[in-house]
Amino acid sequence: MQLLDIRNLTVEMQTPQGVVRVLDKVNLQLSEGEIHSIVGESGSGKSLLAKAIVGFINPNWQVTADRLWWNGQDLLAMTPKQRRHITGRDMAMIFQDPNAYLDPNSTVEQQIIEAIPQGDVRGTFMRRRVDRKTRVKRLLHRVGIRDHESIMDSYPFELSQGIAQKVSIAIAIAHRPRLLIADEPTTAMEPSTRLQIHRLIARLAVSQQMSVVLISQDVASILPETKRLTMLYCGQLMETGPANEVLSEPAHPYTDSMIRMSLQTQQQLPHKARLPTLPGTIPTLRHMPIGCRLGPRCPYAQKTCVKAPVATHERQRVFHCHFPLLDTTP
Ligand SMILES: Nc1ncnc2c1ncn2[C@@H]1O[C@H](COP(=O)(O)OP(=O)(O)OP(=O)(O)O)[C@@H](O)[C@H]1O
Repeated sequence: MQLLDIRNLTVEMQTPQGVVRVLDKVNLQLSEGEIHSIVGESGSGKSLLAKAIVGFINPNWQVTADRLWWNGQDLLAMTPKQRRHITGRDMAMIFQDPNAYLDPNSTVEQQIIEAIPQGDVRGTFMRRRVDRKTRVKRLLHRVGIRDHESIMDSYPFELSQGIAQKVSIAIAIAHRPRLLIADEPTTAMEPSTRLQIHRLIARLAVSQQMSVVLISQDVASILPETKRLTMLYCGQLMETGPANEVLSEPAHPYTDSMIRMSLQTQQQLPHKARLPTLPGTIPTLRHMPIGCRLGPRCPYAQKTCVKAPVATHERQRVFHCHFPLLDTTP
């Protein structure tokens, strides 16, 4: 059984210009302990997908799905209270800017203590106090912070970005979640810090037996341990499959262009050279193309692309494209 099983998830919001589908029939399957990366440019719906999983979608928006199951339970059939219970117990999220998430007025120790489930500490008042402190130290060690004494007494503004992200990870794993959603956790970090945070998340996934959904704008910033990769564009799923296959042999022109862009931006580009992006710009919510939303920017698009392509299944891969780059003839 899949830990998370999402089929045809659609999120619609009301705008002055009418209803807009910000997520359009998106699928996602996640097994226990698996690392799944979701990649797409800004506005592709990655954060909305994460919010739909944890149940933090604006109540005025319409969320529908053929299936939104967590560990075999239908999340959409639950009351808000039941949903909050599941999210609070089993899921955790970390974000791009840890300082926006951490409380500026509390020390690291106070914030981690708050995240430790009450039932984990028992005994007399003094016993509980000592036990909590020990658990805070243990959590800090688990996220690779050795200098726990000084960090515990620090306020978020006194921490470097990398340490602050490690603290937010310590808070996230304090209740031993089964799923960690990391929403662009290393954007704007130096390469060495980024590597440390990536290694930490991958290590915790194994040691805590925790599944990870990692969100990134760039295929170069996904974890090397990523098992499955999903490419989103303007709320539509372009392609999903085993990460090594998708990256070595992309089926969708969007994946192909994102890989090329990432490879070229890592190379030294000549002064004033144009970035190798897709032509055109990402459409606004008010002007979503019909059919395949990549159509106006896709070098392979033809008239047929105004109709949404059906899913093509190739072994463990699924892609939505009328003109895939993979040879699908039997
Ligand atoms: N609260 C909101 N009100 C109006 N539109 C929203 C809101 N939240 C998201 N959207 C729109 O929904 C679409 C998807 O947003 P989302 O934040 O999921 O994108 P994203 O892929 O995470 O982008 P980024 O990488 O820039 O964070 C965007 O067009 C965005 O403008």
